[in-house]
Order: sequence, then C-alpha cells, then structure tokens
Amino acid sequence: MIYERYEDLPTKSYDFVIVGGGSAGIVLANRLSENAEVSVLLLEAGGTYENAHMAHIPFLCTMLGDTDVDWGYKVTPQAALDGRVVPYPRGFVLGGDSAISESCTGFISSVRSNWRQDYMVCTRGSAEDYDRFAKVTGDDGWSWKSLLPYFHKSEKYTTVDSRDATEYDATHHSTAGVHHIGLPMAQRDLDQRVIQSLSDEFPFNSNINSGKPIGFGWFPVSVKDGARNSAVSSYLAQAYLARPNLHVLIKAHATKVLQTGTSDAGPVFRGVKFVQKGDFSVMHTVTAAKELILSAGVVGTPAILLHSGIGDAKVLEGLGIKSTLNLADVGQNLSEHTLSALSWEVNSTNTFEAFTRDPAGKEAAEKQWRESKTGPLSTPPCTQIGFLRLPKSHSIFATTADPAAGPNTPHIELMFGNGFLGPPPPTGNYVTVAFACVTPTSLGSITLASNDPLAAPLIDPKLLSTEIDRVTMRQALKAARQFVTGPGFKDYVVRELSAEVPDTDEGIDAYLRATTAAIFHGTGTARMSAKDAKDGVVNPDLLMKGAVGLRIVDASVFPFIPSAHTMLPVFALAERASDLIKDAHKI
Ligand SMILES: Cc1cc2nc3c(=O)[nH]c(=O)nc-3n(C[C@H](O)[C@H](O)[C@H](O)COP(=O)(O)OP(=O)(O)OC[C@H]3O[C@@H](n4cnc5c(N)ncnc54)[C@H](O)[C@@H]3O)c2cc1C
Repeated sequence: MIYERYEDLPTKSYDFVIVGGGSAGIVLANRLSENAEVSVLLLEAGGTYENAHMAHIPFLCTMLGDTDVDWGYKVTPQAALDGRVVPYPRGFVLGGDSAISESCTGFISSVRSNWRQDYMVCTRGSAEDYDRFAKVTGDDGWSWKSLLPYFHKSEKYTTVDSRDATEYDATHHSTAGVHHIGLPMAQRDLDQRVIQSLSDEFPFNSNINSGKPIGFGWFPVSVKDGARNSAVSSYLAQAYLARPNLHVLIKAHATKVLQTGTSDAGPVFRGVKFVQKGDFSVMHTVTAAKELILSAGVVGTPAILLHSGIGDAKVLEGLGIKSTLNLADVGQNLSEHTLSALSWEVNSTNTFEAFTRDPAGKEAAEKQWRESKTGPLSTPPCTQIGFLRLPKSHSIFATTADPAAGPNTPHIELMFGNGFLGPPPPTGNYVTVAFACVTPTSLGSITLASNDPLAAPLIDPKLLSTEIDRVTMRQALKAARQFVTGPGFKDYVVRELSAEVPDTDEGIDAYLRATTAAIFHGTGTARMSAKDAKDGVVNPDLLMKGAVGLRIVDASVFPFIPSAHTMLPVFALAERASDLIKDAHKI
C-alpha cells in the first residue's frame, strides 16, 4: 500500500527500512516482502507519476527531464568541456531512474535545447565487466556466471515479432522473471539500412546481452504492450503492493541515517530521519529491527551518508558536520558514460520528422497510441545498437592501460535513430547516430555544498578529463561517420548536418567539447571493495565498512561502471542483494 503521510502508516516498526524507491529499492521491497512474516517500509522522496500522460508513451517519455519527476540536478562546470554545465537528471519519483530512463542524452539537452531523450535500453554489459567485479572484491558471487541467474530472475522477455526468429537470438533471455522487456515493436525505415551496412568492421551480433556485446544488432527495451515498463509497473505491480507487510511512504525525503547504538564492530545505524513534502519543519524518524538499506542512488546515497557524518572526517568537519564514521571514499569515484551524436539529412520522408514536426502526423500518432498502443510512439527512439573496441594498434595503448574489463568488452557504443533526436530543424528529414564512451576512466565526485540536507549536492563527473576518454569519443565519432558510408545509406544520405566539423582530431575534439555530456549511468560513489580492504565504502556483502545494521544497494556500489546502460545491472545487483539479506537473517 502507498501512503503519503507518516501519520497514516499503520505501524512505525519494521524489520527492514529501505531508503529510495528507485530501481534497486523497488526490487528489494518486492523480494524482502515475499515472506509475509517480514515487514518492509520503502521511503521515497518523490511522488508517483500515475497521471503523467507522457510518462507511459515510449517515444514521448523522452520529455521527463526538468519536470516534477526529476531532481533537476546539473553538474558543476566541466573543465574538459570548456566549462559547460550539463543536466544530470535523476528520477524524483517512485521508480527512480527506471521511471524516467533513458531521458536526455547530454548533447541533446545541452545543444539541442532541453528536449530529453529516453531510450529505455536494456543491456547487461560484458561477462568480463562482472568477472572484474568478482576479482576486485574477492567475491565470486559478483562474477558473470553467478549473476546471470539474477539477470534471468529479473527479466520477463516477450517475443514481439518475426525478428526474434531471424535477427535476434532470444535464447539468452528468461521469460519467467518480473520486469517485462522485449524487442521494439515499430518497424522503421532505418532498421534494414543498419542491417545492410554491417561488415567485418561492423559485425552482426545476434544478441548483445549474451555476455559478449561486441557487434551490432537489436536491443530489448523496457516496454510492455506498447507502454513504458518501469520498476514500479513490474516489481511494484498491484499484486505486490497489496501485500499487507509492504508499506511505501512517498514524499519522504531522508536527511540522515541515525546512529542507534554502538558495538564492537562499530557504530550501529538502523534509523533514518526524514521530512515530508508539505512541512519540512517536522522531522520524522523510523528504525529498522533488522536492517536499514540505502538505495537512494548514485547521488542520493552518498549525499545522505555525508550529511550523517559518514565520509571524509576532515572535509565534513569543515562543513560543520560531526563525523560519525571516517570513510574517505564516500562520494568519490563517480564514473559516468559520455555521449554525443551526429545527424545526417536523408532523402526520405519516412523519419521521425513525420510525427515530431508535422502537427497532423503527431496527432495521428498519438491517437493510434491511445487507441491501440501501437504505431511510431509505441517504441523508444533508438532500437539498434553497436558496440566496438578501440583498434588494438591505437597509439593510446603505448602510454595508457586498456580501461576495458577484457578483450570482449567494448569501449564504444553507437545507437541509431530514424530522425533528428531533439526538436527537429524546420525542414528536412534525418538519421542520427548517437555515440558513447562506455569505458570512462575519468573519476568525479558527489560532495556537499553545505550542511543543509535539503540542498542539492555538488555533482562533478569530470567528463572527458582523461586522454583515453577523449580518444575514445573521437574514435566513436569517426566510427559513426564511417558507418553511414555503408551500403544501407547509399543514395539515402544527402549531407552530414555537422559537416562544418572538420575531419581533423582538433576539429572533432572541439565538437566533442561543445556537445558531449553524461548518459546518466553514474556508479561508484559508495564503491564495494574486498572485505578487508581499507578503501571503498561497502564490503562485498554490501554492508557498510566499519558499521553495523546499514547496507547499501544501488548503482553507487559498483566498483567499475559496466559497459552497459545500468538499469538491468542494478536489477541484477538488487536481486542478488535480496538473497544475501535473506540468507543473513534466515528469512
Ligand atoms: C534520465 C535517465 C535515463 C536513463 N536511461 C536508462 C536506460 O535507458 N537504460 C538503462 O539501463 N539505464 C538507464 N538509466 C540508468 C538507470 O536507470 C540507473 O542506473 C538505475 O535506475 C539506478 O538505479 P538506482 O536504484 O541506483 O537509483 P534510482 O533509480 O535513481 O533510485 C534512487 C531513488 O532514491 C530516491 N532518493 C534519492 N535521495 C533520496 C532521499 N534523500 N530520500 C528518499 N529518497 C531518495 C530517488 O528519488 C529515487 O527514486 C537512466 C538514468 C537516468 C537518470
């Protein structure tokens, strides 16, 4: 049941209190409340988006950034992007980022106005990404082999059409999980052009989620029957919400975790303080009999910890915050994928512009979606993806170690859009290739601007601050240009829209500085490390180092950013965490 007011909660005593109703928190709430004897409270700062019409339309839910379901963050001026400030949306709503994902690619928000791009991409990353997690944490439970059953437990793959038989190997998916995923429904002009342009250089991959993502192909999206599927519509569907032992309190902004005791193993943190929208002057407290779990995401989790005095003691003292646990890595190691794009004018009218610019086309598309959940709006803007590596011979490797987790892990991602991504130019029809660096080495931070827990933290992902990240983005842009010279684009492409970008490294770098931004896949700000390691924030069982009663389960614990869009990895993480918690408490 969802409650809006603390006073209305039927009880104030729970076995587990989860802070943050996003991708991870919702999975935990679902799994921990499977046992009717176990009581669970899920606290979420945002509300619900039930009435936000566009949130449910796959193509239009691109526009959720900068609305009341977004925290509305921006990054600090990015030195390597000529000081540009770019948006850093996070879901401020039950469902968290899964409810607004994949909105707004950096270049779109910063260069193409505030239109937000939402891809709802479902990717897992490479097997090597997870084997590296296992290696650095010393816990084989984080390896690909061990996590694959959790990816399967999470997903409910639905066959969409004949593509499954001919162009996609669905055997890598499970049909028995909770979260609906499936291939995109709408057929687009661009689809076959991409397939026709594949080559030795751009090879076909029949399933980029097999653990070996390199190559090009379709990807599943978070859509069910033509409508967006978020963690709320799957893991928090009515059947689960109806459990009497699961309570969800929305509009509850956690300000601090509360020390509830001391022990030989360190301070005990089983309480949380929070305020509610409507009256920030009243502070509420709840405590957990078994565990407090932070799932407030890569920004929210470190912010709550820092305000609680858990972080670098010296820095916190400077802000007037009393230290309760000296853990210097809290808020550090922020890792983020970077993204930009190029568009080309094409000699077709069968592109997004037919319904993004033409009012009659837009009205017809919306009508079709309303009546049958089909048509162009039933599918997110991009439906095909490609993963590539930097050439082995690249000179950067003479001076810099390969940042990928292994030889089957990509450095570069390309995604294809059958039109201009963003408000279209007044005339013309387009295709777009968005390109990303998925092995960033730039590490940033989440820090506090003040000791006011309701003030926005400082988000500094330090985008493109390392040479290899810049080289990777440059190579990605070149790969995008190369791709559209393929056979599928012959006699189709009229001109590159950014043709003024010279084909020199200097010219490309200037374009990238002006257009690159984050994809919003941040990880690492409460990084897990090996059990006895002095660095890191949580142990491999996700319990806070040097403390008792507090566990962290969200994207902040990933020790490296996977070469994937991060929602499915977070689902798998939370599925395994649920089992770790159940085992620890024998429930
Ligand atoms: C705009 C956008 C688009 C994305 N698109 C995709 C995509 O297409 N595919 C993909 O795989 N991944 C995508 N991602 C990434 C993916 O959604 C996230 O990595 C993942 O959902 C993170 O899950 P989480 O549980 O760590 O955090 P979240 O899902 O962000 O959950 C954190 C929750 O905690 C709440 N919270 C924060 N602070 C507090 C507080 N103090 N008190 C109470 N509650 C609090 C937040 O409101 C939020 O609901 C996208 C992310 C964003 C932001």
